[in-house]
Amino acid sequence: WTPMLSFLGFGTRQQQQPAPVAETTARDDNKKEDPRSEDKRSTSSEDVEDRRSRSPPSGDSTPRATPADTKPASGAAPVPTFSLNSNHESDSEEEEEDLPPPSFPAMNSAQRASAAPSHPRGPPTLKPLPVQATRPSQLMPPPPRPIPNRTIPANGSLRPSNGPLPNRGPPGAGLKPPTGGLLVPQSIASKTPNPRQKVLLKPGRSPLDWATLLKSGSNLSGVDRLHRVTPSQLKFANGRKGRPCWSSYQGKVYNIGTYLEYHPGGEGELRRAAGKDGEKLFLDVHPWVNWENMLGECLVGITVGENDMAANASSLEDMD
Ligand code: HEM
Repeated sequence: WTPMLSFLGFGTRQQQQPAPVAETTARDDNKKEDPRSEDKRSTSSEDVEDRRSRSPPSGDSTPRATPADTKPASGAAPVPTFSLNSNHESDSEEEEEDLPPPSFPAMNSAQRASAAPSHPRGPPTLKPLPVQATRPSQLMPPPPRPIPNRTIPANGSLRPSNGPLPNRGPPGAGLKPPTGGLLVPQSIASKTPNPRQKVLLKPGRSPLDWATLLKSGSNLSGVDRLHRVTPSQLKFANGRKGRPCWSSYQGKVYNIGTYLEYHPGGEGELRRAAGKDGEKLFLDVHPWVNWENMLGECLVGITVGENDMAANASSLEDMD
């Protein structure tokens, strides 16, 4: 017993006396006296400290061992005995009955010890989670989209106001809003006041329609064979009074009468070249246009001098 009592801290007379705090537990004594077991008791010591901090100062639920002063008959060293305080035990049982059911984490767990243990033992109060807005109605509305610093012109058009529209003239040109609110062209084939002077062609007279007509195999020249055309003959075929409408370009004569309604620049513009050489007029307006491809099927013949009819006859036969 002596080594064991010495191990427990009761080896000296001073230690046999009641400690300044009468209810010092044997476990506390071990903590003070035996540093060898410090590592083993690291967790349990924390539990004791935690329990102390959570226990009310007046009552201690831990069963206490108090030494009983019993002397052996042989005069040997007194051997103290220990007995558990029954009051504490009963108090502990009553306290246990009053306690709420065990909660998670356990009361003596490391998780609870690491948490804030300031409140006494009792049901842990669960803090309500912050309410997160999950429904669209609870979400913060998105920031408003920046409004570009643009002003809409009075005519309501979003196109650039400076300069003409490509191939269409100024906004609203040639269009008159009727009482019904719809915009209709004033005149289908009338000119629009734009620098390019394109006109609105009649339905079925678009460039695509002309291309289709070129491939149709129809006789677009108006003649059954190629002719030598003198200047007088060309001048005569000016398209007026039911006459043919011819024009020459680089020595070749073309029947432009079939192309009049298809000309994007308007019938009137094309007629300016009727009955004469239209090369200069043509090149002044649209040198990028391929006359040969546009009017290839309208070829009438070649131009010859007034006195060269007989001399150029063979060349016309070569053309055929
Ligand atoms: C006889 C042969 C001619 C053919 C095959 C022809 C063909 C064309 C074509 C394809 C266009 C559209 C050009 C484009 O969209 O870029 C055009 C436009 C035009 N043509 Fe001709 N043309 C001819 C003669 C003439 C003549 C002799 C004049 C005037 C005297 C003329 C005046 C115009 C005008 C003013 C335009 C509108 C230009 C523009 O779009 O800005 N054309 N022509």
